[in-house]
Amino acid sequence: MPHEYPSLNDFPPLKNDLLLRAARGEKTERAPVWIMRQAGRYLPEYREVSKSHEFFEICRTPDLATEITLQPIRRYTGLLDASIIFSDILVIPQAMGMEVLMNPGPSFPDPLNTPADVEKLHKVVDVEERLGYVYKAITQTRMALAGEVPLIGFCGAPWTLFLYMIEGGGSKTFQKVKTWIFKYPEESKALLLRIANVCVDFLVGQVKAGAQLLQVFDSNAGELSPHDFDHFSRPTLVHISTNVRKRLAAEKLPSVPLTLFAKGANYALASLAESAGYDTLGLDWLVDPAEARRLVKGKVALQGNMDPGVLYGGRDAIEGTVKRICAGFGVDGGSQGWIANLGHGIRPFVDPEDTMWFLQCVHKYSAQGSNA
Ligand SMILES: Cc1c2[nH]c(c1CCC(=O)O)Cc1[nH]c(c(CCC(=O)O)c1C)Cc1[nH]c(c(CCC(=O)O)c1C)Cc1[nH]c(c(C)c1CCC(=O)O)C2
Repeated sequence: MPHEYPSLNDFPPLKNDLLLRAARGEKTERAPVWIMRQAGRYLPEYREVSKSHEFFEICRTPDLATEITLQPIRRYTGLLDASIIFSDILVIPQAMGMEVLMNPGPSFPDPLNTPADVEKLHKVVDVEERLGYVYKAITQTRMALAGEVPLIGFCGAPWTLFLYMIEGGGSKTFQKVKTWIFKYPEESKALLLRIANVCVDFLVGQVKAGAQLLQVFDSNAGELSPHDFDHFSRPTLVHISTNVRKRLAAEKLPSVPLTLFAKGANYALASLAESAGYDTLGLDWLVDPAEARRLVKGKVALQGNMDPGVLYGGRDAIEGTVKRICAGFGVDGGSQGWIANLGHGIRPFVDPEDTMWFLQCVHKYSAQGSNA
């Protein structure tokens, strides 16, 4: 489904640019805040839509994806500083020719068992043809947002996608993917690069369609040792940032900020800040904010990092944690280069009122300073 791209001037002007300013490391009057998986199962209005539509059907139907992207923006009017397009990282393996089901976690009926199985993937991936529905949802959502907040586009990182394509779903031992990288390192690197090239096309297409910031999710980075991260993930992450920036410049598209969320790879924070080519690094909750700031030396902005589990602890726990995190990120009558978020996606069964309280606490404590 080829997509008709708008002229970027057709979009309504942006009224709230806190996210984009913080992502570039600038001072903001308070920290912008959004929540990974902010449109999801903790929201009754999302569960209502999922009763009559299967997960990937929603992803592939731009009207439904737009509607769900807007649900948290409507519910938390004036409290969220970003929207993120409703989709999934696993649309890339689908575009490469793999079947992916969601029941309720992801499962691949026919995963890549050995390097010979790579033959089953499409030789050439026409991303616009296969994922044009995401572009359409982005363009529509950008219009529907009317400039209230910026729209984030995203993709999965090659390592995390490779892991799913080989394991065929979640895993405890990662036996299959570890067999690949340690028994077939060259074939692994070749496939990782192939995935990275699809990521580049997909991210550039999302900017063309209207995405205003891009986030790469390397949710399984923590399964690799620092050494193996440097061999199997980092080069593909650098490939993506370098080539996306090149293509955006060559195609005269906006030079949107890039965020990398490499969950569990806090061992690599200093070197990622130094030379991975991202404007912002997302943090999980296993690293202390002050320590993260010390490691990145102001070279990148930071995003995160409240333990999503704190949302189960009620209002006092949330308020106390937000105050502490604001102090850790150096808030003092405003903040600099910090985007408040959780350290991973929000979980099911969180009370949406507690989520609202989290957003309100960030507004309050990141504006006035944590000693107030
Ligand atoms: C690893 C990963 C996936 N998908 C994603 C990641 C990276 C981020 C992370 O680490 O959490 C990214 C993702 N998935 C989804 C979004 C939408 C945008 C948002 O609101 O953040 C985003 C950005 C929707 C979704 N993706 C999924 C749901 C739940 C589907 C449902 O039951 O309706 C949603 C709202 C399903 C999904 N999709 C995936 C898993 C493992 C699962 C099942 C487990 C789970 O639900 O957490 C793969």
